[in-house]
Amino acid sequence: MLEIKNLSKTYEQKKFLKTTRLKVLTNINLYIKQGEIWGLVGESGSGKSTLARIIAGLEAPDTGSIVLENKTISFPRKSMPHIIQMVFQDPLSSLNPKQKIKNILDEPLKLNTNYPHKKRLQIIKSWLKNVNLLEESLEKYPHQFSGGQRQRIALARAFILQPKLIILDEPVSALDVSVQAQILLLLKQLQKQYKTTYLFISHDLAVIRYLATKVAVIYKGHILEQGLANEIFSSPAHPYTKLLLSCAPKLKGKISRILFKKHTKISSHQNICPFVDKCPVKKEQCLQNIPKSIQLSSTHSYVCLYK
Ligand SMILES: Nc1ncnc2c1ncn2[C@@H]1O[C@H](COP(=O)(O)OP(=O)(O)OP(=O)(O)O)[C@@H](O)[C@H]1O
Repeated sequence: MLEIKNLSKTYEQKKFLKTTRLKVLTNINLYIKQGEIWGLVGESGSGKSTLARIIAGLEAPDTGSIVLENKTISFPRKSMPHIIQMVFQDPLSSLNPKQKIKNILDEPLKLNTNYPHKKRLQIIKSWLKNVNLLEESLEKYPHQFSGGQRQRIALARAFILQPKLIILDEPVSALDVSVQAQILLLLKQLQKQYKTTYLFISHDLAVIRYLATKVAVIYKGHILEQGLANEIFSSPAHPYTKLLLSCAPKLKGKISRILFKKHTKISSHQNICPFVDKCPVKKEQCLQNIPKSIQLSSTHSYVCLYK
């Protein structure tokens, strides 16, 4: 669905009276198929966000081409909201603080569909539900939510037109570990349901490892290595990837998901932790972290605190 060929980008940087040129991306080649989850990993300043902005059409490359849905993109280009959406690290700055959530979510529908108000409201309500927010959120403003809830709103807005590709630029970096886990789970569930292609950008290998099926490692604007996530994580070929992996902290928590029926006691739960085969912690031990009695009406996510 997306092919990036020999893409390069240079910025001019002014320091005092001197202008220098900084090559941020060099000969980037990537081929992303529909439904894949790509993780783009690299340290700060390696060019990840620049690449994301170019793919999203917010900036033009110097050279190279992008083929999207079999069409070569020319720059500057109009936004393609039905095809590409982007989610940023800080939802507070990407959500209009003066608009209620109902207007924030209505905007893409109003601008890009001919749906009448009633149908748009129906879609908005269903997306609030999909991201596990209450209907009363409609009348609230972004500042009335927590960071995690705001990122859920940003996700609902990104998904509302059901785009083919969502670029997620460090979407969980600003969140607490437990909230990170909930958002990652949600991303996984939504991807499974809607078969959306993800380009997930992060400097955090643990996060990439959890979500991505394919990985590209970027360093100083060069893609050093790319391929299946499992293969890259188990036998990295490039010395830089080896170094990244050896320096990476182990998963801070194992991301797990427990399903509870309303008012059930812990003993009657059904554990579907995605790490159940790999987790070094025995199931019984792992469950010690969960409150003895939970009264929930729906799915509850938690992070196992064992390291
Ligand atoms: N508009 C710009 N003008 C000049 N230089 C820029 C501009 N945008 C980014 N840069 C520089 O390009 C380099 C790559 O930046 P970029 O934001 O793409 O990296 P990144 O890997 O996303 O980093 P981070 O993880 O810290 O966000 C950095 O040295 C940055 O200072």
